[in-house]
Amino acid sequence: MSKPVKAAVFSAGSWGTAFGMVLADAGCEVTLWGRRAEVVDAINSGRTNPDYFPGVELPENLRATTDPAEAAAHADFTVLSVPSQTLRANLADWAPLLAPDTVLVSLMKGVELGSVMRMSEVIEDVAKVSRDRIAVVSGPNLAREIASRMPAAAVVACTDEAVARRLQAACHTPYFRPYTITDVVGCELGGAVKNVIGLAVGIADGMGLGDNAKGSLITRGLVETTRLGIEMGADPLTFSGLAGLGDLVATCSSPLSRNHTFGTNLGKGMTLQETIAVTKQTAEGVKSCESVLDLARRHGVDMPITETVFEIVHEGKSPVVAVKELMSRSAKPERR
Ligand SMILES: NC(=O)c1ccc[n+]([C@@H]2O[C@H](COP(=O)([O-])OP(=O)(O)OC[C@H]3O[C@@H](n4cnc5c(N)ncnc54)[C@H](O)[C@@H]3O)[C@@H](O)[C@H]2O)c1
Ligand SMILES: O=P(O)(O)OC[C@H](O)CO
Repeated sequence: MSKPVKAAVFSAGSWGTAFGMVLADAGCEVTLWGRRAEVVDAINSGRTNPDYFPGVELPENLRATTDPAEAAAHADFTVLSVPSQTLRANLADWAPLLAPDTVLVSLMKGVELGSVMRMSEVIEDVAKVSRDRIAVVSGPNLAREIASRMPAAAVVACTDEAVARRLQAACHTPYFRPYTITDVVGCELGGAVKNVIGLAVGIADGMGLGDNAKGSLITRGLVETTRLGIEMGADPLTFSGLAGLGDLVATCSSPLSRNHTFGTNLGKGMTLQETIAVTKQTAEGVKSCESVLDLARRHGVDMPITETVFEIVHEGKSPVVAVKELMSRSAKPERR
């Protein structure tokens, strides 16, 4: 009999816990690293993560620890699911503990502030592993729905297709259907920019601007994501796939999306501080609107929706003024 695949998941937040369940349901032996002893104890003794999914029973082959060395030991896959802006510091602590041939898997959807690195680039930089040992999982994957074992598809990206196929097999369950892809750049950009567009759609929803505005923002948001992607060497077709359009539609339609909800609160007139105060989990677009805009400027790409979100979130621009400005931009053909 072959040995079960071992996976370490850092950390026991919303997506880390839900993806850990997926791996366990697919037959892996999963160790979840959590920062807080009470969460780890609840997972091990009560088989639930009370902070994120109270009432959801976790599989027996998923256990938790506060010891990163214990989590990392002998892992075939080391899955990283922390806020994008803390990854560098977290991984610097964990890198010496990684199993020698482990594949590092990013679940994160963000771009690092300052360096404008994608998460797989941060992983390569900090853990000093080659690109063919770094994979990305992305797509329309609202953690709460996945934890309820509701059906979803995803993409598993790695420049080495054989590695992507191994990860695909390790996370394929009756409710989670992963496809492989080798366009890591496109997958990561799709995920990071959709959070910014999710904020924009949330703002429009909060203002009561209607479904035509939503459809327009999703479509034009995808256009500007694709424009940046092409400049960065991504395959434009990736953006009409699960990591692009698929994720945008889920995020922009769902009250479960933290980015969408964050934007809705802003659109209803809450201040940034009030909105941050009622947001319990990571809404990546709040910081990534700045790094994505920075990335766009460095590549000479026009991203008017991203720029507008940045101005509303970080410069206090009124959403009403922002909508007027976006609508009065100079007329142009659709495909330019
Ligand atoms: N939640 C989802 O539905 C979902 C789905 C797909 C992708 N993602 C992406 O997954 C990533 C993680 O998001 P999440 O939803 O799990 O967020 P979360 O806020 O639910 O969990 C983040 C986790 O990181 C931990 N954490 C926070 N700051 C830390 C620090 N400084 N050091 C170490 N650990 C720290 C928290 O304790 C928590 O366990 C994000 O990039 C997000 O975009 C989320
Ligand atoms: O809750 P959000 O806005 O971070 O979105 C979660 C996932 O990325 C949806 O695929």
